[in-house]
Amino acid sequence: MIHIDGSYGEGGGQVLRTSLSLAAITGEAIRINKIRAGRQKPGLAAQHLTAVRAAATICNAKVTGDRLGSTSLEFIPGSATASGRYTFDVSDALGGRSAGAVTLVLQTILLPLALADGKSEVILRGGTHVAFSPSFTYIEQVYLPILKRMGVQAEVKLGAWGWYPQGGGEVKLSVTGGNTLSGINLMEPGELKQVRGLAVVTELPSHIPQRMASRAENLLHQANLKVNIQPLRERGAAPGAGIFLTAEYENSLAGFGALGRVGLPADKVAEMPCQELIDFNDTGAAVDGHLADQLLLPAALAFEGSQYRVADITMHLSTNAWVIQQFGIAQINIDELEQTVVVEKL
Ligand SMILES: Nc1ncnc2c1ncn2[C@@H]1O[C@H](COP(=O)(O)OP(=O)(O)OP(=O)(O)O)[C@@H](O)[C@H]1O
Repeated sequence: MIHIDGSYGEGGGQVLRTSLSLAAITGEAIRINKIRAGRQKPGLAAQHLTAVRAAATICNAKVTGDRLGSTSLEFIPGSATASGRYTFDVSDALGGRSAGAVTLVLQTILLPLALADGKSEVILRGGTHVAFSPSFTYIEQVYLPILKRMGVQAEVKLGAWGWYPQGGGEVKLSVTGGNTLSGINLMEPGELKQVRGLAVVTELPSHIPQRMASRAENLLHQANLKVNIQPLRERGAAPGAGIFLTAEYENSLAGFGALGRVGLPADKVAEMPCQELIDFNDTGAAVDGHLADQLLLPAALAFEGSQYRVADITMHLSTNAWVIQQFGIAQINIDELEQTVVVEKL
């Protein structure tokens, strides 16, 4: 049994999710203590408990400690990951509506399902565009296209937008299965070809996405970037707003987004991700701060080495590297000076 200290480094939900993915993939039993000890409200929240249940379902794991607020968990896989049709709803864990991020549940089961034989269709319900997690749009526009280059054959469709606090979003994930992962080289981004974007509202007036889109287009034009942002007004379970930008480089993709909230003018919502994108572009890195930690797991599972240059070395990145190394599957070198990550399968 592999023992994981959930308080290590960042001490957040990712320590748990990466451990679950690797337990499902390797068949290793795990015990995690001090789950999310680094957070104000430690233990399993709805999103984490849903990830535990999703991972347990796909590999028939025997689990103890799987309840809200639990700070320790034992997870013993009962079989290899089984492809199939699954539905996971973050609200089930809470016994009421939850906007827990379905994208994080998706990331927990994606690689086990991609490596398993056979097709999978998964419906995920909860929050699709919520703070402190990759948005659905980031998964669709940045994460999956990069993983596709590594051999992961998966697609996502948005069935409904789910914002904080109501949730109620829906994502359909289709995974081909039987994938073999190759390495990736993202040391140089190449030319920035264009910035694509989506300025979206649900159940709010159409001038809001228009204002977000035109403010972002102006700012990015001023920075001499080629930009195309689509304003979009959609139906939804609740009002919500956000802007999501994808920087499309010759050799890479990077994503930046912001969510609207009551009292925050549409122009202001647009400004933050534009500035983040411009700052990122100035670094010359190929991998944004979030993709940096999310790429580690697929890179560690690839039969070839990977290397990439990151905009910044976050605590999430170094913590995730530590978690993966507890399973003895890969050697990960993070060079703080060069801002590079090198991953080699062991
Ligand atoms: N704006 C964003 N775009 C893309 N990815 C993001 C964004 N914000 C956060 N992430 C990613 O979401 C993950 C969050 O991990 P973290 O350990 O903080 O988990 P968490 O489950 O949200 O838990 P916690 O409540 O413990 O913080 C990381 O992989 C991080 O890179």
